[in-house]
Amino acid sequence: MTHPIPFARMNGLGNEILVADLRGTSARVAPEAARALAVRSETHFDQIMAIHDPVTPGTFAYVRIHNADGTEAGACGNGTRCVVQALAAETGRRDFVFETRAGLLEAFERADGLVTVDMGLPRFDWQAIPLAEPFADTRAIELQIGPIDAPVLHSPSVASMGNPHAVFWVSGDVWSYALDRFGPILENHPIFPDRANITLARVTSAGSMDIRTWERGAGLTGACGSAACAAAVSGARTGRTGRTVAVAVPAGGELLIEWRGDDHVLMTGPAEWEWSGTLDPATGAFARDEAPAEARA
Ligand SMILES: N[C@@H](CCC[C@H](N)C(=O)O)C(=O)O
Repeated sequence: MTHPIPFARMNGLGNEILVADLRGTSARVAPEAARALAVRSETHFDQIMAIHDPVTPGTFAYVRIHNADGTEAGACGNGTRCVVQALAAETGRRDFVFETRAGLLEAFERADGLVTVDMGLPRFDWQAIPLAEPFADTRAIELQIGPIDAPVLHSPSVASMGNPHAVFWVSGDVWSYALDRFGPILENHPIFPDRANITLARVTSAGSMDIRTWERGAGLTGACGSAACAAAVSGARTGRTGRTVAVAVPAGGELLIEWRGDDHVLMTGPAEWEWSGTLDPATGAFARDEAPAEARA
């Protein structure tokens, strides 16, 4: 291993996250390193949250978000909670401002250990998502999959949470759809020039919904925080829910999403450390630390 950097394997409600600490170096996680880590069962991940030295004064760190396929994303809600938990344990601080490709993010660890991330403002204009052609109303766009006269999924709400999302409303169980089959087709549909995260959402009350997400660049995941935000704001925008929604995710558990009056979307949920090690950001070669989990308790 040439330039080992510390990392932690964590999860945000089942969203598999590697938090890699590149502060003090000019190195970046190479796409081939990300892909190499993603294919190994021990280090399989949905996103790597790479913590870099801050760029903008007043921010704690610049965070790069790498998908399992080696591409970069502008937002990752579950991963941001993991970063907050790791940095709170290291520094004793509770409040952080991060910079990402999508802008500045504020986040804090609560006294009960849950982490709240201010995911910023949702965008609904077609250019911001982005869509390949104009849609005046993005609460339901013309897009469907399945037979033309009996589509399996149709008319998604679309939104950007710093990354592109399409939310298909379903009345049945979210598990009864072949998202593994439809997900990649919809992710790569020409209407989404930057591809998109694809979510099935079933509203269960004015304040709750179940979701299942096919993540751009990662596939089926146990949870997707930005998708939970996109689904909650789309639920409120289409009159299906109120502005505070408990979103149940596939791995189990819920994210609490609050779309505040000032338009900011707040996401609250847990983060969990699993184990730590070192990795080479150029190749993805890694080694696990010897320390037993109890040593960190
Ligand atoms: N898991 C994330 C979203 C990750 C980014 C996504 N795959 C993309 O490319 O936009 C979350 O918790 O928000």
